[in-house]
Amino acid sequence: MSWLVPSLPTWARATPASSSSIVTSSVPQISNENGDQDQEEDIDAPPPFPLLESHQRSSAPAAPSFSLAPPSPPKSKSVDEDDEPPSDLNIAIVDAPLGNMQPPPSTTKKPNFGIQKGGEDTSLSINVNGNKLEETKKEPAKKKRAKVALTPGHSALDWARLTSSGEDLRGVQGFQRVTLAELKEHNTPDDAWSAFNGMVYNITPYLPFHPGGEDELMRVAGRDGTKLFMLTHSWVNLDFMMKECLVGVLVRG
Ligand code: HEM
Repeated sequence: MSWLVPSLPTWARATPASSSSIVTSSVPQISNENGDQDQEEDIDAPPPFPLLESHQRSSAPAAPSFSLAPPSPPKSKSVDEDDEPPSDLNIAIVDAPLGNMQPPPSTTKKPNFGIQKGGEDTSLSINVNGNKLEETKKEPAKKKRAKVALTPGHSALDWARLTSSGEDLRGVQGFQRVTLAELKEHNTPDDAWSAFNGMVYNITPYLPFHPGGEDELMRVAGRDGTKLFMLTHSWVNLDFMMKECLVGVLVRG
């Protein structure tokens, strides 16, 4: 069914300007170039995970569409027709509403107007009635995951080995009652504590193992990290992963 797409006259095709306007949707910007500024505004602003610019989030305006009439059935050639210049356009562009127009004659195979086979991010799709051809722009999936490359020997499995090795990962004797003021003092990579769900953990040993990176984890050093943790990955079983790093309980005072 190549008679439909490639032979559209230039005036009937969307111009590059108009097609780009399709995708220039106003996706709300959650973060700006300068991450520090965001941090100042909200220290619990989660990292860009999940994707900010997913296709679902974009609220692109409806793409301009134009209608195509069904191809005219093959006619028996007359002498006059032989003299006509060959038309490379076997379709009729219809301005008027389709109204009661019949659907196109059935084809043995359903036409597939998707001209995208990887690479290109534009595709054509046909609506249910088969009367309207719409150009849609698919935004390429932008992956903005903040997973970092961990140094060798710091995989999840390595962390599991370390926590079951019996090595002291708490750095304190006994179960502590930790005040907010005390928690605040432990805010350096060598001595970092953080509170999650009312429990205080020594996060220093976990820093090089954290899939999100040391910097992200250090954002909650010396303070309550529950909100940021839950916003980022509530599915992570912190209690289990960090049980050997448990320092004590967070208390008021
Ligand atoms: C002790 C507390 C934490 C533990 C045990 C922990 C653990 C983990 C684990 C297991 C993953 C991998 C998750 C997955 O692949 O599905 C992960 C990823 C990540 N974590 Fe944490 N995390 C902690 C705290 C934080 C905090 C406070 C932040 C702050 C922003 C953070 C940011 C991230 C990020 C950005 C990723 C990468 C997500 C991705 O793209 O896959 N984590 N963390």
